Amino acid sequence: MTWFHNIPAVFLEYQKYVPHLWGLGGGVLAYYLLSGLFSYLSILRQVRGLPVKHSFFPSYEQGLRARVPHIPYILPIKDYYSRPEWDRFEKPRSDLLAYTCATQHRAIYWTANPYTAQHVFTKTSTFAKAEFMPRYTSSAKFGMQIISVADGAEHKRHKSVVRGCFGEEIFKKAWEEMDATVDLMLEQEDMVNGGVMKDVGASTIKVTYIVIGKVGFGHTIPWVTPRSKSGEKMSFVESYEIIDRTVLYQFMLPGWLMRIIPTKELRRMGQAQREFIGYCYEMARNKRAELATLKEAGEKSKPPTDLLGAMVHAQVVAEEEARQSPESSAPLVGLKEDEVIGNMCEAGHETTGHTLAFTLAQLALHPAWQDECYKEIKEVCGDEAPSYRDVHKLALCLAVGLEAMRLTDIVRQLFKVAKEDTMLPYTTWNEAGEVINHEHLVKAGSLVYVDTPASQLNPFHWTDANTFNPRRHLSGDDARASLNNAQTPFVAFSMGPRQCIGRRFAEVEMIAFVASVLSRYTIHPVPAYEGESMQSIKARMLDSAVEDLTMTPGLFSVRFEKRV
Ligand code: HEM
Repeated sequence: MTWFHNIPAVFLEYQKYVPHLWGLGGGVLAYYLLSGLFSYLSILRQVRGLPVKHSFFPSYEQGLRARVPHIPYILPIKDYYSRPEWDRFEKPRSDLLAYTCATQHRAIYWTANPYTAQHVFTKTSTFAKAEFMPRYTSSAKFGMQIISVADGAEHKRHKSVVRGCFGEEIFKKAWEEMDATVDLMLEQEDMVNGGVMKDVGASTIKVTYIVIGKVGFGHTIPWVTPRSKSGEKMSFVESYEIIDRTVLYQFMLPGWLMRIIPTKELRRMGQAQREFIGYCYEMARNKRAELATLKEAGEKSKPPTDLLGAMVHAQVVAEEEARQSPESSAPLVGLKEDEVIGNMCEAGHETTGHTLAFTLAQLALHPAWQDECYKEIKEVCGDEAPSYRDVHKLALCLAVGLEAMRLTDIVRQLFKVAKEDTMLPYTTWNEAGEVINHEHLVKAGSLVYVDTPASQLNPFHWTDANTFNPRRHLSGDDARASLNNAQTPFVAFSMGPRQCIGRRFAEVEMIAFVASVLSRYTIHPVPAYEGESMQSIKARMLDSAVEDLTMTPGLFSVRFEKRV
């Protein structure tokens, strides 16, 4: 007699429990539905008084919302996303909107007021990072890293190391690499004596990718990536290039799925992920061994000029300190090996690459600002080529990049969660444009979403908000000081303790790029056909941008003309 001969008897034995199981299941379902209903009714009460949009599923993560269709009330994508971004706030005449979502047990608020944004970013006793959002959980896939950790001790631990990596040596190196990479770009795209940059977005992302390859990992990345054959090991450069190109899939798909789904592209993505992580560990261990050898020989190590080296160095120092005072009860400082790798994978270049593309577009559309920048470059550098020694003086070269970012925001959405009940300031206005200030009670646990592009186009806080005017970012001669005095809180890099830690790095890259290009060339739009209007050219250059993980330029060209 085998076990399955007993099945009918066992089945009959348990059949008497089936009605109880149905009852239990029904009870759990009823409880779930009723608690969901009560929670939803409570959220409806919380958002009373504000313009409200309703949906069934959440779909406000930008990588996702650009890819799914608009289904009213179920997935109302157009309610979450509009271009121009200020439109969604303009129509209901309020810079605070509320969203309810049947599958989220919390109220969701979207602000486009730069001062409210500043309040939310900086009042850390009341608002915390919403680290449970998919963007943060998925980007910790390669190892926990600074952008994904919760506020508090863990963030401080990551920040103490990562911040230490961004020193003068690194900024100088970033400038030099950017300068060299602009030359490489001109050569590879056959533009040394002037010419057309056919796909601006593709070229500028390659530029920042090459710079971070060198400054981040110490690797020289060629303009054209060498390809391995199927079955061969990939080079670091190839694995990094594939990770970079497919980053959204890399974050979203589990590694095992990439291995078992038999499409060539997915398998290559999976292979790239495994080999890239392997290379990172190998490089980190080599750096560590290098430091140990120097220590044994009694030699002092030079300050590292790449981010990976700087992070490993910080890790070794922290371990040394822990060894010297093992009884110390201080929380762990320094980073673990997998965290070093995670943080390296976060080293941003896509954001800066896209910013450079939008900067070139704006410069091509506004030749007068090119002249102003050229004047500044001449005044600061004379007949010498711009170099890192000029970085603090080329304020306008930076301001054109920031203004391009203000008009086409790159990161686009930042979430905070309310830790306690609090009042959120907002404004409404009437048809005549008269503004009324209000406050709305936001309950603990609510999600507050700062709509950075709309905040930067808010016409009540930015004069002539849609006009390209770099000077609004300046109030003195020193670029760094003047930026803190911008007309209105500039939120593109976030603010407060979780603001972009790579901001200065990105700014140095922007200044070096703009100065290197404009000191030698003028930039011009390229019409798609004879007689194309400036309005149509502008739409192709700027309005064709699409939301992906970050705001990504559409296909457009610019012409470089060599200055004589
Ligand atoms: C134009 C270029 C850039 C823009 C617009 C930008 C924007 C931002 C924003 C808005 C945040 C806050 C994210 C959040 O709270 O969810 C952020 C954080 C961060 N950025 Fe950037 N970023 C840029 C370039 C860079 C670069 C070049 C690096 C590194 C090399 C970098 C590294 C980081 C890191 C590590 C954080 C996390 C900081 C923390 O949580 O303490 N960023 N960035």
